[in-house]
Amino acid sequence: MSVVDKVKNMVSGEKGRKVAQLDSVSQTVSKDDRITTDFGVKQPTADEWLRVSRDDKTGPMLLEDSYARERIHRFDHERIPERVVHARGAGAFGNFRLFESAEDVTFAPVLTDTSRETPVFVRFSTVQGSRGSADTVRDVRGFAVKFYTQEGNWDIVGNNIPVFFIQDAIKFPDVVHAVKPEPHNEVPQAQSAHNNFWDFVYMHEEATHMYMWTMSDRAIPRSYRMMQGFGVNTFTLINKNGERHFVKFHFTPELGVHSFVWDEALKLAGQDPDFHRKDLWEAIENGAYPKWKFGIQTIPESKEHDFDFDILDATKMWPEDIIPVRYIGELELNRNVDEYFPQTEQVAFCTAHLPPGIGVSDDPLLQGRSFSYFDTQLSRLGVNWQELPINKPVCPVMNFNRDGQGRHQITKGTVNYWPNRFEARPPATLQEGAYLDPPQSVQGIKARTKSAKFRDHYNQAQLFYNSLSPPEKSHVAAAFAFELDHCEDTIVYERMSQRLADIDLELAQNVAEMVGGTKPTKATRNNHGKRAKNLSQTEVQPNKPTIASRRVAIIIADGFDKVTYEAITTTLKASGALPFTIAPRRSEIFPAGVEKMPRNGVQPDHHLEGMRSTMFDAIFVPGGAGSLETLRKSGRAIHWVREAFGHLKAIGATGEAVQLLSQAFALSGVKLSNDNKVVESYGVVTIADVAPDSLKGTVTIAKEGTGFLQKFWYQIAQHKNFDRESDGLSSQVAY
Ligand code: HEM
Repeated sequence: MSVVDKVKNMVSGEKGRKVAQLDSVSQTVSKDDRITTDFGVKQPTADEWLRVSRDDKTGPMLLEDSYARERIHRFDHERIPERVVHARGAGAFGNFRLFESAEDVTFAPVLTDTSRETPVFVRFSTVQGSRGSADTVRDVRGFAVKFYTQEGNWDIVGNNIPVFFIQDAIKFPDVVHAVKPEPHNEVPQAQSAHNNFWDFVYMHEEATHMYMWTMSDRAIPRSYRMMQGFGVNTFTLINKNGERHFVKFHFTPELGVHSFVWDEALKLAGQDPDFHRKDLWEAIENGAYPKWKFGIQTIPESKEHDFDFDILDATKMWPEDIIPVRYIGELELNRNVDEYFPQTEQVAFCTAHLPPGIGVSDDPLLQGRSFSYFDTQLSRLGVNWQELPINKPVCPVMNFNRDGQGRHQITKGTVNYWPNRFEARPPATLQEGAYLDPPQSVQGIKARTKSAKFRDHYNQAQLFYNSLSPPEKSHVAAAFAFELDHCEDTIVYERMSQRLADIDLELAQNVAEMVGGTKPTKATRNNHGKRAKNLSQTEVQPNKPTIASRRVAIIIADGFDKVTYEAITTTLKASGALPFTIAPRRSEIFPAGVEKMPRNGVQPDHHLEGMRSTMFDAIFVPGGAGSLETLRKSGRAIHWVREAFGHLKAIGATGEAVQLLSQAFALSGVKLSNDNKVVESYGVVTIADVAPDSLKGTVTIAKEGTGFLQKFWYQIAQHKNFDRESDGLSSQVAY
């Protein structure tokens, strides 16, 4: 799309239309405004309730003060029920662009018209916790996308994990009750690490595949921007010849999939419970707009039964080796919300919101969901929630639905029914864009049962586990060990230890040993040994390594080496990363060789106590004898370095600062530079003698890079150095 077309689209296209619609109900607070009642009457004070009083006595307040009563009354009713699940979330606006038409499988213009830019609103969420819980807990993440298409709203209400705990919507209350805080004491918050959850999933075998995913690194994402989105359920697409395909929707992040290590996630939950929310906000404010490729996996209707799993079963994914993802579009988030409550909180998604050309399938989980969302939104938002600006389509809404609490729309005329003598608002024809339910023959017996393939719960659980990299497998074992350690009931951890032998014997033995269960001696089910593509997140990585939007802490103290500091800061910014200067105090820090006079130094962004290493992706320490002297005597500074090492982050140091690293983790296995050669060892990049040209030149991020910057940037782009963990180095450091 040309720049001119882009501008036109901003103003009058679909994208501009949603912005204009929201702007028409927005206001900006200004000092020219004067405070009024809800009914527009200006008020002389917002501080004093009308009362009977004298200078020497404060008397009773008067009920007559309707303005004061209005203020308290409005405040008393500010809260609405939080979502029963996915209560904690963060949202942003953006747009969806199609680069390849999918007209062979659908006639939905949002998936066929490559000239369109469709405005979207996306809400990411955790599932278990309440609205005020922490972002970084072990949990599934919601990934809900509302496309405001010209043919009506389309919602993909997905997750960052492609499968689910249950096959049939009737079980949803049970799985949610089991995972939420226990009913007697409302403990624990936002965690599956308790008796009830593990008791339930043991008894309910269809959850097996899903809990293997939630025990993996997928459930502790580094950022909403670095996770995949999956529609999970099976939908259908219909083309203009009336042919149907089954479809799964995918969003794949441009930055690749990255996660925390568990200790980091645990600490962040206390140190910065809003970490993900802030990360999304900060990236968008800095112009580092998060992007995802949008893809579809399709299966023609005639091939529905060609697979060894049921393609309508939400506890199964469609292996990409046999059903490749076809990437046809791109989702970008580029605008933060103006106000959280009317936008992120009041947005209401529903799996039944589908434009013509896209349909549901007989997936028994999907069919239940399509009832549940409408229903729950009635108690959360009231009957006219579809009129709230964030939920309103950009195309006209014309029907005979009327009245109800909070109705905004005023429809003129005498007619509120169809058919009517004026032939007003008749149903649309297909040519006019009516929704198409293609005729399908349905047969069977009426019974509470599903097809036989729904009864297999282990093949894909093994497939997932087999496909993980060795570090990912060890994280799964550690996650089970943590979770089951929190279950006090012997029967719960004992049974779960045995159940894992149905998936992998070694995993079961390791977990049993850690949690005090009986160590199984033989596998209770044969492992088929198969693996599949892109289940390990190490395979879902960008084509070219990047450090864009990575937070890098640069630690300095008085007497630091300014030349190196400036070279690193400037080059990080040029590469799209976000450098933050951290020092023992937030007032000015002076480099070596300058007088300690105001404005001779640099103003740090934070001090060492205010932020922790957990909030950054990498750390760098420039040299300077004075700086080293201070930092090496600071337990907190040493802890920063140790913790970054323990959390497998890239660490860079130059000049005297190399000595700080050897003091912090004193490990013979990690090689450090002691001359003018750049040394990279386990993601630690050092150079002891910095020459004027050591930190110059353009940085191409590649494994074979030789200079300090090239090597350090490459390590940051890797996100974590897992060799440090597998070779037993990180576990030797106290952090
Ligand atoms: C494939 C499995 C499922 C996925 C991927 C999924 C995804 C989501 C997401 C992303 C949200 C948050 C929407 C938002 O940001 O506002 C959500 C909320 C919710 N989900 Fe699901 N869900 C699944 C299964 C179910 C089932 C089976 C039910 C019930 C039968 C259900 C009921 C709900 C309810 C009641 C909410 C709260 C909605 C609101 O208050 O607006 N979900 N789900």
